[in-house]
Amino acid sequence: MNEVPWIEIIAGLVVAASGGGLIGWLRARAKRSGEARGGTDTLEKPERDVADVTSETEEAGGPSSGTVVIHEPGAAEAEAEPAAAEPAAESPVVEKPAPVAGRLVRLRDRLARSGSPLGARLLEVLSRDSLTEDDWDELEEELLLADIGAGPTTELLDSLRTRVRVLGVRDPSAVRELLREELVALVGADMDRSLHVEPAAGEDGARLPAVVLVVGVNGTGKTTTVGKLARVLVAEDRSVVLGAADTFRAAAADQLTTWGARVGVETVRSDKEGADPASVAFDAVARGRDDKVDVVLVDTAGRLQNKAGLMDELGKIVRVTSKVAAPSEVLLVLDATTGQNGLTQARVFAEVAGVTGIVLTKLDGTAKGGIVVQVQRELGVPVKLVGLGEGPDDLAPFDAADFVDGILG
Ligand SMILES: Nc1nc2c(ncn2[C@@H]2O[C@H](COP(=O)(O)OP(=O)(O)OP(=O)(O)O)[C@@H](O)[C@H]2O)c(=O)[nH]1
Repeated sequence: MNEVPWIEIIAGLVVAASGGGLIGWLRARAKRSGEARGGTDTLEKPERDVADVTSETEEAGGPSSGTVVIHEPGAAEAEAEPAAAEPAAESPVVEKPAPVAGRLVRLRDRLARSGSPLGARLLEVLSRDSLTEDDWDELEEELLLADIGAGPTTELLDSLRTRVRVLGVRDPSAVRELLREELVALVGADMDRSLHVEPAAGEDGARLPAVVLVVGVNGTGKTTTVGKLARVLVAEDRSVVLGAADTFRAAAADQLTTWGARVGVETVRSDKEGADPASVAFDAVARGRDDKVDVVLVDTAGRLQNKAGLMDELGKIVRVTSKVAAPSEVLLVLDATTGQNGLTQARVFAEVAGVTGIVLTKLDGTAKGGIVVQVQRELGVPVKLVGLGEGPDDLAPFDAADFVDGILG
């Protein structure tokens, strides 16, 4: 046991007497001493019933509840890779994420690998000598097969037809340019796709972190996206805390901890499987506030059987975290390879969670880039990020013109 300096005991008693509370002082001291030792910062809270914990958190808006373990990067790495673990004394190697600008350029290569890109097929038809009705039908079919959706397909073809006729364009490069302009307009060149991740000032003037909730059906790539997004933010010199509120799948918290550890980012998680997600989310946001970080990214579970359950869980996460800082972004993760099916599920999430942006994952696994257009139309929110592969830096900010250049090849 450490020796307690007398001066600190006297100071502690003074704090206790002045209303700070002895327990608070002891906790603060224990925390400081843990930090000084450089050990894992584990906040053990008394085990209580999850329902008690949550209602208390909600009512009080005060200190967090449940057993929440904060995994500091070094500890997480040692856990994730026991066989390859370095001697404990060595500090973990923190990776430097790749720069964010220009990542979407990789799309062209990725799409080329997943089949003939939409743009190439369209251009093949458009470069025929004289365009017959059959050719226009073929274009329509290609666009529909690419998941652009019926309405946008008709719009694009009507406009393109008129311009080709009026301008009398036959030169393939001029036709390509017209098609490019039409596609960029359809994808939405002037939508606000910026991520709102600026810290804000609370009512008392205190600095509050931006809170980003990541929601969506399981298996779409939520946890991976949170990990990749943490790297994007770190690459932009922002400080980040992760919240593992997907308490349904135990491995999700481990997965997230490993992602965070690789770039020196802490993960707040529960050591109880099936713990209350709202409680973990609250703790993560409170930790972000206390540590004055810029952004708290919260991973959530998607395995909910019905709309009422989903509404309850996500609604509660939003309510509870808002007691510290309201989410500035709710990102819906969608798997681009699931097409229409994914959209049906996405609509439910969009209805219940107040989605502010879409992350379209696995765009590298489909030649159907048209889903971007349909998703935005159906849900009325912009695609802000796209997943281009399983690599740690395969997440790119979305840009309409770069995207169209990618699919036109
Ligand atoms: N090719 C490709 N694979 C991806 C992309 N994003 C995620 N994945 C893969 O998709 C799989 C599922 O990802 P997770 O992040 O575990 O999905 P989740 O939505 O968190 O799943 P649950 O935790 O079960 O809800 C993993 O194998 C990821 O590597 C992407 O952009 N491209």
